Amino acid sequence: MILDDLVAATQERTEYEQSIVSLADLKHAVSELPQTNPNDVYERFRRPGMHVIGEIKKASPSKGEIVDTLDYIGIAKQYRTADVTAISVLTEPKYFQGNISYLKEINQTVYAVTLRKDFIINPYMIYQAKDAGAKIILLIVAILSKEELKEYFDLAHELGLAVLVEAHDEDEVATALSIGAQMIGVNNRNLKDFSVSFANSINLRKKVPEDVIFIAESGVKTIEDTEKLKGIGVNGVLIGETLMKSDNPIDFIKKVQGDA
Ligand SMILES: O=P(O)(O)OC[C@@H](O)[C@@H](O)c1c[nH]c2ccccc12
Repeated sequence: MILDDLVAATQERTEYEQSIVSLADLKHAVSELPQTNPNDVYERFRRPGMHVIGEIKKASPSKGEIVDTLDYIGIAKQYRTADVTAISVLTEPKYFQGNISYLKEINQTVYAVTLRKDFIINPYMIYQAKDAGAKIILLIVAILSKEELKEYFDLAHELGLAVLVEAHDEDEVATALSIGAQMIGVNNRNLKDFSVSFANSINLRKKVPEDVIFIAESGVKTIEDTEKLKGIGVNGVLIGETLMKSDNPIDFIKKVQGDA
């Protein structure tokens, strides 16, 4: 199964990375960074309207290569111009051709709230996210025990990072809520067969209290899609491929936000 491969590859990668920069050194670097407050991020997403998280990714396991070359700075600037609520940057190298250096460089060049999109399975990766300047991390319920999920969620908050907790079904939503998640992302893509169905968001929206931010992830192709999601009360959408392939991502984002 793809998720197992991703976790195994991530484990191997972070072991290697820790042999280059130790956790102690990384913690030290992070301790010198300015403090941030995760509530600032949550508040942004609680503002009325349809929020867009624009994603930057070169490839994915379901689609293969999405773009030939990844002008991540140029794309980040466009997303910024469109006033996205956050920019999601894939940092997983093997299957998504991402890199944590893209995240870091974007944060040094473009004033934006960024999310580290990866398969976070240890504290080291959370410190890395902070070090790279991210304000949000993704935690995927399906790849963590409940104890790990809680531990990493609390660590992120301690470091001033907000958390988008990804859940795929009712049980995972219940787990996310039980650890106190304030922002839940429901993936419309089934990670077993890659099929996309908005039914997942539609069904699960009802299971998430109004005051918990609800983000619909994956498979958004058209304004009709986002209107439909808006109709069921989602607070935001996370869009990758469609924006990466769009000739005019700014215009598309504006339309989703309802500003154009
Ligand atoms: O490109 P799409 O279909 O718009 O999907 C974006 C995003 O939801 C997807 O990349 C994603 C959702 N959850 C993830 C977890 C890990 C990596 C990637 C993802």
